[in-house]
Order: sequence, then structure tokens, then C-alpha cells
Amino acid sequence: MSGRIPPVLRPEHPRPRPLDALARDVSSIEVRGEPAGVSVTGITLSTSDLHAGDLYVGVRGQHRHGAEFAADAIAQGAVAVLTDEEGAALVGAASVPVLVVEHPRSRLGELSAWVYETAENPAVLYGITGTNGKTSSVYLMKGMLTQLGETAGLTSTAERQIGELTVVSRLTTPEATEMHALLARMREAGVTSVAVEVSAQALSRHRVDGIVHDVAGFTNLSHDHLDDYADMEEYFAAKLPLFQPDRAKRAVICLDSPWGERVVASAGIPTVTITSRDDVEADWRVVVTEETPQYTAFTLTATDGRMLATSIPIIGRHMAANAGLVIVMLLEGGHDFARLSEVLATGVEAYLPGRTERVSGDRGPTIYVDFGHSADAFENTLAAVRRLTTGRTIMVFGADGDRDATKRHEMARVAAEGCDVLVITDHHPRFEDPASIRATLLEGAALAENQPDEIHEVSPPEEAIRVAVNLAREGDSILWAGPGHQDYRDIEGVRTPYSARDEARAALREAGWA
Ligand SMILES: CC(=O)N[C@H]1[C@@H](OP(=O)(O)OP(=O)(O)OC[C@H]2O[C@@H](n3ccc(=O)[nH]c3=O)[C@H](O)[C@@H]2O)O[C@H](CO)[C@@H](O)[C@@H]1O[C@H](C)C(=O)N[C@@H](C)C(=O)N[C@H](CCC(=O)O)C(=O)O
Ligand SMILES: Nc1ncnc2c1ncn2[C@@H]1O[C@H](COP(=O)(O)OP(=O)(O)OP(=O)(O)O)[C@@H](O)[C@H]1O
Repeated sequence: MSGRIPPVLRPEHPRPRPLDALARDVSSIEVRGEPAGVSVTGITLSTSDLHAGDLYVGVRGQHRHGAEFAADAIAQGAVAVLTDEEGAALVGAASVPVLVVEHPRSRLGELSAWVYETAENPAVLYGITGTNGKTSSVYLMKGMLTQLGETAGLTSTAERQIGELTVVSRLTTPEATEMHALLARMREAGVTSVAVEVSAQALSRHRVDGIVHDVAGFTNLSHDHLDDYADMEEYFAAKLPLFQPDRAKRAVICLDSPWGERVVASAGIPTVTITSRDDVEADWRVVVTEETPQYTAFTLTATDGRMLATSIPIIGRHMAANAGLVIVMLLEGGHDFARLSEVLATGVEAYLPGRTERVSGDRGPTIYVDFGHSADAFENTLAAVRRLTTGRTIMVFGADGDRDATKRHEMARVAAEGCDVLVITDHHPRFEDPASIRATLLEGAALAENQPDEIHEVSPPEEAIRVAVNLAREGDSILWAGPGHQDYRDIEGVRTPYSARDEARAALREAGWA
């Protein structure tokens, strides 16, 4: 992948850590070379993020062994290299100490916590997992925490935020080296609570090792990532470690998808449940009381009768479910119910970038740009858009190339079922042929029982949104699912700058809707 790579947030004043203490404090490390007198101020997996003073960790990746880049790392100022036996052979004779461990990736959390001294973290950590709603929930949480007077941080697919400071993210959940650096930077900034988006891949690849969340949250599970996991059972199993004592102290589980009950059954920590469905029993219940284009109002009620009423500045019952989950997580994190009710009575203040984000003005069709890229996300967002639309609902979407191809038919079927006009286009083709992805989507759309009035195939996406806008009239809505907050398209491994929000606004202007 080439193109613009966002920076990594690290502590500004790291305390130098003596390398010879590492072998004493962290078990099963063999030191080759002389560690005495060497100080470590950072740790990284990648030469593109290397700072002078870093411990460079060379792990075997999908394409290369990181140890192949050890000479570059040392030239850039790495003071030591940590790797496995295979890596040590690749490094050969080095001018810095070489530390050898088995399975270095599985030791990254522990090592990073040692380098940045994050084992004792003063902030309250909230970790959220699930297929859909993680990013939305961490933004809703940061908004609520700020309203409660806290200095809050978040890490998400879209951004890392420390109070007002924001940087664009690379991965949903950063590598453990970056995660611990971020926590250390947050400590410097006096952050009191952190909302952490935890992907299944992060749990499988040791990215949140060394972190014990005060409260974990589960949104839902549905078909996604079956390129990374063999089947739904394996994908589900990848989520479960977040609900064990080494990763979280307690948890709030949403029962809206049937997988929620199974998370409760397998959790090794105390759990509290929540639902927004009226056919499911749970400790807390979300009931949507009003849906408007500007906000969704809802009540949150406990089985003991406690109730609060609030609203979120975004459309969709699924978003109210996310917000309810977050409120109960805050309660489990020690916030007072009466104070939360009072602070949230006037509504949650949050901005969710690219999550059913309305990018149109007062005149003309309404356009929402969304990050949905699964059938479940489409079903929920389309239903929300439809409930607020007096005219036709137009859906524009394309599917990710080089990602779970098994979900494409179902995505297209659900899209076709839920809209009046479907415009199939491209998303990130990566190294796949976009025409062949569109052909698969057209096959999927043909499976819908209720066919839309029109189906169009338009490439590239900037042309597709213009076709959609030209088809639309006042009172119609366009849901452009996929690109969300993203500022690029990945075409053959190159990140080309791209903003769906800007393209949508330009299409409206060109059509005379200003
Ligand atoms: C499959 C996967 O997780 N890959 C990650 C992995 O890449 P890799 O194994 O291909 O690495 P490699 O290219 O073989 O290189 C091996 C090592 O050499 C290092 N290197 C390599 C070249 C160089 O010049 N210098 C250098 O130091 C690399 O940093 C790496 O440590 O290690 C890289 C460095 O940390 C990650 O950026 C990369 O994530 C890729 C970009 C990725 O897309 N991951 C996806 C699957 C992912 O994790 N997604 C989840 C979920 C998203 C969601 O919720 O939808 C996420 O949390 O983001
Ligand atoms: N609770 C929910 N249930 C179903 N769909 C949801 C829910 N919350 C959000 N969505 C839909 O899923 C899309 C992705 O939402 P969000 O980014 O919050 O999820 P995520 O879990 O962070 O996904 P990713 O891991 O892909 O970043 C949204 O744009 C919306 O279409």
C-alpha cells in the first residue's frame, strides 16, 4: 500500500528505560550483545514509524519478515532489535543488541507496556467490539464523556482522538506498540477515560494485549470478515477473549443479535445485558420514541424501573441501540445514573464522521454518506432512511475488493430489497477487477424478492452519485454506503485521495441544488 500514511501518536516525553532491565522484567528473552548503558524510549514494528531510541521489533508478516528491515531500523536510530530465531539469522551480526524471543508478536503487548509503563493506567478504559456499531459507539461515548466534564480519548477506524487533538487512523485497532504509545500520550494529556474500538483482528493478532478494560461492550455480530476467519463460529470465537478477566473487568452485552446471548454464556466476567428489540428480555431496554432527520430520541429503562430519556444527533434505531449500550457501559464504569440522566436530558452531543452523515442542504434530495459494508448495516441504515423519506430511497454502493467476497450477494440482495432505485458502483477495488465485483453485486441484487424500480450499474463512483442525484427529486433520499469518513480510494494498492462527502456535495451543486 502506498500513498499518504497517517502519523502515529506517541508520548512527547517518554522516560528512558534501561535495556538491561528488560531481560530482568520480561521473561524468556535471550539477549545477544551488550545491553548495559542502552536506553529505550519507544518501540515499533515498522521502519516507517521508527524514532531514534526505539526498540525495533521484527515479526514475520504475511509478506516479509520484519527482521529483513533491521539494518534500515538501526540506520534510523533503533537502539536494539527484538525478533525470533528466524529473524536473528536474518539480522546476522549487528551493531546493537539483538533480543530473541519465541513468537514476538504475542509478546508485543507486554513489551510495549514495559517501554511506555502503561501497566498501571490511570484512565478508565472502555473497549467495544462487535461487527457493526463500534466506531459509532466510541464517538457517542466520547461525546457523552465530554458532556460529563471528562477529558476523553478515543481510538477508532476513523480517528485517534485525545481531547481536541485528532489524527486519522490506519488500522481500526492499532498494533500493540502504537496502542500503548497512544495510552502513554493520553496519560500525558490528562485523559480520564478512553473509548477503544476493538476489532476481531486486533484480538486475534495480539493488538490489545497488556490492556485490561474496565468495561467491555458487545454490539452485535453478523456476516463479515470471512476472508480472515473460516466461518461465523471462528469469527465469533475471535471476539470472545475480550470478555475474559485478562482483558476486561466487566461487560455490557447487547442482545439484539442472537450472538449476544452466547457472549453472555461464555464470558468469564460479570455481565449486564441490553436490547432494543421488544421480543428479547434484558437488564436494560432501549425504546425509540421519535425519529426525525435531525435526531433520534429514545428512553433507556432498567428492569428495576430506572429510566432516562435522551436523543442522539443521528438517524436510526440501531444508533439508539449503540447509544444505550454506551450509557450502560458508563454506568458500569462508575458514572452516577442521576447525573447521567440530567446531563443527557438535552441530548447527546457527538459528531459521527461518515456514519449516515447528512451531507445535503435544505433544498433537493437528502444524501447520507455511510460506512456500511455488510448486509446487516445496509438493512438497518436503509430502514432508517426509508422511515424518514417521503419520496424514493436511492441506494448507491460498491463492495470492497480483496475483502470477504462471500458477503457480496447478500449485501446486494438486502440493498435491492430495501430501496426503490439501486445504483451499483465501485468502492476500493484494490487488486480486483471492479467490473467483476459489480457483476457479482448485480447477481446478488437479482436474488431480491421485491425488486427495486430501477437498477443501474455505473462506474466510477463519482459518476454513480451524479446519476443518483440526477434521478432524484425533492423528497427523495440517497444513501451512499461504503466510503463513510474515508479520504481515499485504494486502487491497485495506491491510496488515491477521494472524498465521497465532497463528491456528493459537488453532484448536488452541479444538479442545481446548491
Ligand atoms: C493482515 C494484517 O493484519 N496485516 C498487518 C501486518 O501486515 P503484514 O503481515 O502484511 O506485514 P509485512 O508487509 O509482511 O511486513 C512484516 C513486518 O515488516 C515491517 N516492515 C515492512 C516493510 C518495511 O519497509 N519496513 C518494515 O518495518 C512491517 O511493519 C511488519 O511489521 O502488519 C502491518 C504492520 O503492523 C499491518 O499494517 C497490517 O495490517 C493490514 C494493513 C490490514 O489491512 N489489516 C486488516 C486485516 C485489519 O487488521 N483489519 C482490522 C479490522 C478492520 C474492521 O473492523 O473492518 C483492523 O483492526 O484494522
Ligand atoms: N448497531 C448497529 N447495527 C447494525 N448496523 C449498524 C449498527 N451501528 C452502525 N451500523 C451500520 O454499520 C456501519 C458501520 O458502523 P460503525 O463504523 O459504527 O461500525 P464498526 O463496527 O466500527 O465497523 P468497522 O469495524 O467496519 O469500522 C454504519 O455506517 C451503519 O451503516
